Amino acid sequence: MIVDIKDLRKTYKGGFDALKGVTLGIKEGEILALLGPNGAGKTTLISTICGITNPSSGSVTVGGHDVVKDYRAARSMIGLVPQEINLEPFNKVIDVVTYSRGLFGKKANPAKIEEILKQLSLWDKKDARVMMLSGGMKRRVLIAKALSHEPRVLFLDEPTAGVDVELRKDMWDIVAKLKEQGVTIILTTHYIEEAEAIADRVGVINGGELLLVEEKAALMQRLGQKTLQVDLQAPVDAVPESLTSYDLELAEDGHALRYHYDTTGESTGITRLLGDISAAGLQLKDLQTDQSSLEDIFVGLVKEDAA
Ligand SMILES: Nc1ncnc2c1ncn2[C@@H]1O[C@H](COP(=O)(O)OP(=O)(O)OP(=O)(O)O)[C@@H](O)[C@H]1O
Repeated sequence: MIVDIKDLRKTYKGGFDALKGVTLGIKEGEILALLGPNGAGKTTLISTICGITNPSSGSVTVGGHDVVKDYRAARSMIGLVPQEINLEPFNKVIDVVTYSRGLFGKKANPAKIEEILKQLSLWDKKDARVMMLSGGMKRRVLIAKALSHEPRVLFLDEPTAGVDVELRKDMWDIVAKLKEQGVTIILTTHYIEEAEAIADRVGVINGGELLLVEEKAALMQRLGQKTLQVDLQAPVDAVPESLTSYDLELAEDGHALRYHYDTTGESTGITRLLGDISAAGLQLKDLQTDQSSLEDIFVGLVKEDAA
């Protein structure tokens, strides 16, 4: 595990518990998306891993270095792209990135800086002052700055909050390329489609707790669950005896039957079900299908947690 978080707790001065015992291992080379609503504790978690906020208890190591006891070694392995654009408007792009590398005590390496700027399509803007850049370009500068000391782990806090669709796609491409280079990436987001698009694993955080961490592929399989609703001409009191093997749900005061099936399976069983419904003497009025999405799973989890 390149990042190892054990029972991490953070209580802010006023007594607010922002993290309530988070345990999580992050594998080298993966992209982990942390999904959560506003105030869930995402920024607090990232700040604690990066050694900006001290934990109240628990521990975090990065590359085996404790982020509190061995702060400098741990921090030098981390690149952090903050949520807010915090750049000096009069500085030149190349100076921002070069200076940032120096802050980590790394030897100057103009070729490396050139490579990073080129990778982010910033090379032709290297002498531009930050204030002359568009919002999207400024975000790229933040990434270049975070990469300047060649970190192994990159944190992106809400990288695409408030950006347009095109820039969002650009960001996703940048993240994919960094992954190819072996950088481990942790990003926070409240956009479900962002997690769906780029993550290898998805964690859901709410109220300072990690509610779930799962391979995206496994989550997508859950997304393969669909529901068929069969609306009936006349209501029934119970699911007919002959249909018990389908595990149907009686809905809408007996006016509908609901059948859950897996779209990734070989056969959905729908044709047989409809035949059997008709054989049971029930008349169909209408059919509708409904697919659960990551959004449903997410909303369901967050609701359960609040209850
Ligand atoms: N310095 C602080 N002192 C007291 N409470 C804080 C402090 N910083 C954050 N909080 C509280 O901790 C909770 C978690 O905040 P955090 O910024 O980690 O959430 P988040 O998931 O990153 O949300 P967002 O997406 O809005 O940034 C919030 O309720 C916030 O008000």
